Amino acid sequence: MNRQQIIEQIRKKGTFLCVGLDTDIKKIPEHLLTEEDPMFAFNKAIIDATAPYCVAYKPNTAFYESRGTEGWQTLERTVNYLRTNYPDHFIIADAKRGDIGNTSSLYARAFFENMGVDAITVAPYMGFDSVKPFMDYEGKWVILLALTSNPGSRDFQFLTDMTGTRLFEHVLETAQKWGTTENLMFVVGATQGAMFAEVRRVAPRSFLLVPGVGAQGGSLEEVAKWGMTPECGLLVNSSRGIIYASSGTDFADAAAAEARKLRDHMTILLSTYGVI
Ligand SMILES: O=C(O)c1cc(=O)[nH]c(=O)n1[C@@H]1O[C@H](COP(=O)(O)O)[C@@H](O)[C@H]1O
Repeated sequence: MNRQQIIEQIRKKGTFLCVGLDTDIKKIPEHLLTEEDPMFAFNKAIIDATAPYCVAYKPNTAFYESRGTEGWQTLERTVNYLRTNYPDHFIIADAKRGDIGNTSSLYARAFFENMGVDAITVAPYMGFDSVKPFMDYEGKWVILLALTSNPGSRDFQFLTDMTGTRLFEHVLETAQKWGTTENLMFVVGATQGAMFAEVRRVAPRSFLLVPGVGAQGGSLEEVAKWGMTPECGLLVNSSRGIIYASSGTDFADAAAAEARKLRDHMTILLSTYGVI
């Protein structure tokens, strides 16, 4: 999916929501445990219920990898289900990869050729040759960690050099020389609030993947105020806040209600800031 297609979907549906498929076997409703693949049954129901309210899905691979072969198959099944039934939704593998060049190129093959996702999250700290192999795939996206949502983001990402430039600003600035706004996005946590203004100073047009609303307490209002561009430029993720809205048999309806609530808020923000 290219940049223009993402923007078109956002405008058409009035939403920039990404639903996080952080599917934890210990948290899914009990009645699904008798299914042949309970995690897939859960994902399928969540996807069918939330698809009208979002433009993207982000399975976090840890939840699947922790289940061994079975989990990896569930992940592949989920991506295939999305590809076949919801071809207009953007699929992000949240895998946070990155290694020396020849290793990164195999990670890229695993996720882009074999699994067929649109994008993968990548850690920037090993530099150009660790990121570049992911950018060699036409039509695919790298989503580079810039300013993360967690408390530990303060440990390194805010360190300054002699000119006062912070590490996350270096990441934003340097990585834009490696890729373009057509194949490179950045992760900026919703919990970073007004820091979005600083991010936009360095990366005015880049799409940002924004996790941290919902369970981590980030404010959608603040993110839009400081981070939204005339083309939106945001994909805001919520995982637990949507998929675990209920642990009963009504889990899919409850997830749909949470996603709809976010969509309604997003439509207002898109209109307030002149995107639609
Ligand atoms: O790359 C990410 O998606 C990510 C980066 C970040 O800074 N913070 C962050 O929470 N995430 C991911 O976004 C999701 C957030 O989930 P919830 O807090 O349940 O909405 C998880 O899959 C995290 O791994």
